[in-house]
Amino acid sequence: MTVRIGMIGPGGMGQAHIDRIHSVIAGGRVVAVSDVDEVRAKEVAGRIGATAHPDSASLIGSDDVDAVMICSYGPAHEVDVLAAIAAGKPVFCEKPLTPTAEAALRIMEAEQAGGRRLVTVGFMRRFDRSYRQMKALLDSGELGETLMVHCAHRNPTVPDHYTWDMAINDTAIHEVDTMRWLLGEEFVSARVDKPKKTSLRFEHLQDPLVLILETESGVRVDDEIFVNCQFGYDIRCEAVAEKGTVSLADQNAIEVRDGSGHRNSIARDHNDRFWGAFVTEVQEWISAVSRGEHTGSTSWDGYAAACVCDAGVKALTDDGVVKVEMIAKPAFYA
Ligand SMILES: NC(=O)c1ccc[n+]([C@@H]2O[C@H](COP(=O)([O-])OP(=O)(O)OC[C@H]3O[C@@H](n4cnc5c(N)ncnc54)[C@H](O)[C@@H]3O)[C@@H](O)[C@H]2O)c1
Ligand SMILES: O[C@H]1[C@H](O)[C@@H](O)[C@H](O)[C@@H](O)[C@H]1O
Repeated sequence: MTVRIGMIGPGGMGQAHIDRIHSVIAGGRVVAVSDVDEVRAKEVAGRIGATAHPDSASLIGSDDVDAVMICSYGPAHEVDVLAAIAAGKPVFCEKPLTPTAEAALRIMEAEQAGGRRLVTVGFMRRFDRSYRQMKALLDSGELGETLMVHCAHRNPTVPDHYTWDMAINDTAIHEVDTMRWLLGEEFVSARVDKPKKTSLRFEHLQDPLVLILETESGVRVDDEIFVNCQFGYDIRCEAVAEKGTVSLADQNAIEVRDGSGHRNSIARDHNDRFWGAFVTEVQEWISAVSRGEHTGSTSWDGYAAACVCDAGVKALTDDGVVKVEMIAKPAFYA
């Protein structure tokens, strides 16, 4: 069976997903697209031989669409995820599920009322080979208990529409989810350190910043967020355990030695750095949909990450340590 996918918001991320679905991923085809930018929807639809819908409601309700992918921007996700749940269709929603926990809670409630897990959140780092190897080693217990994790998330630059809170709920959310998964526990508090700001980008951003999180068992995670670092898409992670440390290695495939020296390349963006993770993530989702199963991060993961980000955003405006507020995990997501 070919899963017929409706794509909402085929911008940068959406078109990258379309390209991999149509080139290297098996079992799926994007047959419908919609976008608030109708010109873009028509252009993408024409290029891939899909139907352009005037709005997301028409796409989600179409009998030609088996499953929905949402790649619009964060604040627009909730309404379309709820519509997909109401239509009983599996939905892959790019991160963040929603920019606030309150909105994610509404999604969880609707999904539970429907009685079936339909929502997968696009937290692709869980599918990255190097993070998976790091998790396998930590889970083996060989290094003892994990005590601290040092992360860095650097982007060359961000667009004009990137708002101050996105440093937490759009960027740091990757580490929030990956660390919940890596450590297998929830965060209980957040704090933000605000170093000297870069002069090379927008005044309204606190850039860089360091988000400091603590888990239930006391593991301390620090996450440097520097979204205008100029030089590349640089993702770092080092876990410090009782008997050793494990870090992500440099991700480049080749090294060059010549008259100018010894060097390797630095990834430019998420597609470059996490290409393999995206392919595995979307392939597993399409395969699961065709079997009538759920895979990947759940609405609970989207909600839990949003709760931590809400605390992080509050810590960015009010100084000090902010408690993470979270409901108990419903049995539906156990
Ligand atoms: N996993 C990752 O590493 C990763 C990387 C980039 C983006 N993302 C996520 O993907 C999503 C899209 O990001 P992007 O970089 O592709 O942005 P983008 O601006 O390139 O594309 C967004 C598209 O959505 C459309 N859109 C906006 N509101 C809409 C609405 N209400 N209904 C339909 N279409 C709408 C826009 O017109 C645009 O075509 C965001 O949620 C972002 O956080 C994830
Ligand atoms: O939406 C993007 C995307 O999630 C990238 O992976 C991240 O590095 C950026 O900071 C964020 O703005």
